[in-house]
Amino acid sequence: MKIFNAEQINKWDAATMERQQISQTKLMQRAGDCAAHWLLQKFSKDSNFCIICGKGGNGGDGLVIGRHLLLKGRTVTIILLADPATFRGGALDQWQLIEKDFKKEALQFIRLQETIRQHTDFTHEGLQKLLDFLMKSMEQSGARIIIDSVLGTGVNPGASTALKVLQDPRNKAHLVTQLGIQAINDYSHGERKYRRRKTISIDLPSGLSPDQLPMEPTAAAEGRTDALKSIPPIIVRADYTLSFQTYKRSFMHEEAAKYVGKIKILDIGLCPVYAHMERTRFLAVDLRAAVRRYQPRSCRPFGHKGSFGTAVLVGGSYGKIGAIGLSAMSALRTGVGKVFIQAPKCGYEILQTLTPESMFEPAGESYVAAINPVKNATYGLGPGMDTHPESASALYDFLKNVQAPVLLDADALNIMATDPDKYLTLLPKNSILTPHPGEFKRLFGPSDNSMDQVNLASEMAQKWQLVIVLKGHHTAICGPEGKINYNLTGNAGMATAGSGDVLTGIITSLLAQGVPPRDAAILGVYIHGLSADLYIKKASPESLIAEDLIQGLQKVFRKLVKYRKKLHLK
Ligand SMILES: NC(=O)C1=CN([C@@H]2O[C@H](COP(=O)(O)OP(=O)(O)OC[C@H]3O[C@@H](n4cnc5c(N)ncnc54)[C@H](OP(=O)(O)O)[C@@H]3O)[C@@H](O)[C@H]2O)[C@@H](O)CC1
Ligand SMILES: [K+]
Repeated sequence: MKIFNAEQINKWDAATMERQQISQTKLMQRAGDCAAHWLLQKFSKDSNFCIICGKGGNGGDGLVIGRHLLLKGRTVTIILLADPATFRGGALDQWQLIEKDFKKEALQFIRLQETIRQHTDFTHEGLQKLLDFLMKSMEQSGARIIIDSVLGTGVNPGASTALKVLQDPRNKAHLVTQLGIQAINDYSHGERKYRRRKTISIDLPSGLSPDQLPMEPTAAAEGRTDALKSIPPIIVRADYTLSFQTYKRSFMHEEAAKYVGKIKILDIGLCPVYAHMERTRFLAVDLRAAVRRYQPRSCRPFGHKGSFGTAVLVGGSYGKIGAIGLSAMSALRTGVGKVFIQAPKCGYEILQTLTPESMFEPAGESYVAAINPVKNATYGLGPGMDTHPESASALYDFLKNVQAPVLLDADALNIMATDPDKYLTLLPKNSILTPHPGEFKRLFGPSDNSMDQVNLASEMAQKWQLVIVLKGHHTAICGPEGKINYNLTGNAGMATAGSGDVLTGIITSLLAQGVPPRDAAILGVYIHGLSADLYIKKASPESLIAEDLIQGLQKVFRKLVKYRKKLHLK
């Protein structure tokens, strides 16, 4: 699934209107109706809604939602943060529609205009009164469900810091918008007794940029008045975000994800041709993307074990032998024909017992001291390897002669970090690195935030012509051509010892079976996470251990096969 920036989303909307010959009002109607439909299914009949609307397209969506819910007989209060006279495009049309259909007795409208007019000086006291008024209005609505329709993709994050010049009427309007956001957060999360209240953000949490991470509190606090007391930056903290058509890039990063809550993607029928034609570097790996990269074993019924590749897993050291065993077992469960383990002799009995299907080749006494060539094999190196100088020189000698892409993980990356350029220049094109953020930092240096780190990973992947798998909640797979694929599967249970070793085995196995390197990384990361997701459906994240991820692969492949059939893929 492609991820577009704010400008592209705008163009996508415009392309949809042009191709489908519909007005902005009609498209807004469709978006709002989809959101309302989700709300009606999610929340019980007696739920009481309060919708906070801004003056742009997002506010317009809120008005559509309000009208839809009212037509279904729900209790709705709508708070308008701006004068309807200033509404733009489809929002104005929606306002006129709702005003026509519902008289005062059916609908609670709260216009802030009068209250704002009384506080044109925008002093601290005035703003505080405005905030109190907003809170009181929300309390009076008695709503348990708060719909955040204040700001959408038209947000200009830079504007938040420009609030110093309060004489500018546009800044005053922004300040009111931000009070609205603060009121939503106070109402939903302020006190313990309010915990049952739920905030649903339409398209994205108001105040969050679709493309950038929230500013650091110190920078964002500049120019704020005392009344804006919540910890800057002021962004709605949603329980759910109903994002139209696709994900926003910021959702993939921890610094923004805390505002987003659970994400639901709503298909509002935006033009598929635009999505197909428009180029983007950013993509989300969903089930469809994974399945398209997967060739089931049943497609090659005449294959023998030689047809499905040979994986060589190199690693393990005294006290860390299990790591390479986990990689080997994962490689086998991912379908590779043959597995060799090259590990120190001290692990011989353990590994032969743990995985009798694998072949053992001694690579040293208590740590890896030599890496042997195996014909037509694909190498995955690093789990449990240790960074002993002899292991480092074994790795260096091996890389000097290797021709085909290899996978490097864990201690192989730590060895490389001692002299990155020396090792990076040796790597065959399209080799795969699988660092976690700490390993990445040791190898390529620090970054200010997680988005900058992914950007740096992409830069390095292009520079060195590699696939860099930067592990995280949404692991980013950065390809040599500049694409960044964010993975959507996985959960907190995966933060457990050995989880990375399993990923090494899975990707090496796919690579050995002939899956192209970038695809092997994308598919491997997806199924690794899916295995964890299937596990916690029946158990719990706390109890998940790396072995469960290997066991879970059985069900993972069944799911992929099933979905392939659904897509009619040959
Ligand atoms: N396009 C379509 O056809 C469809 C769009 N759809 C919906 O529209 C949304 C996009 O609509 P949009 O472009 O009107 O932007 P949106 O975020 O609602 O409002 C912008 C307003 O916010 C203000 N403002 C900006 N920055 C600010 C700040 N930092 N702090 C405070 N205020 C700030 C800015 O004020 P200005 O600076 O211009 O005075 C402007 O008035 C999209 O997310 C989706 O929900 C769907 O219905 C599908 C069809
Ligand atoms: K919103």
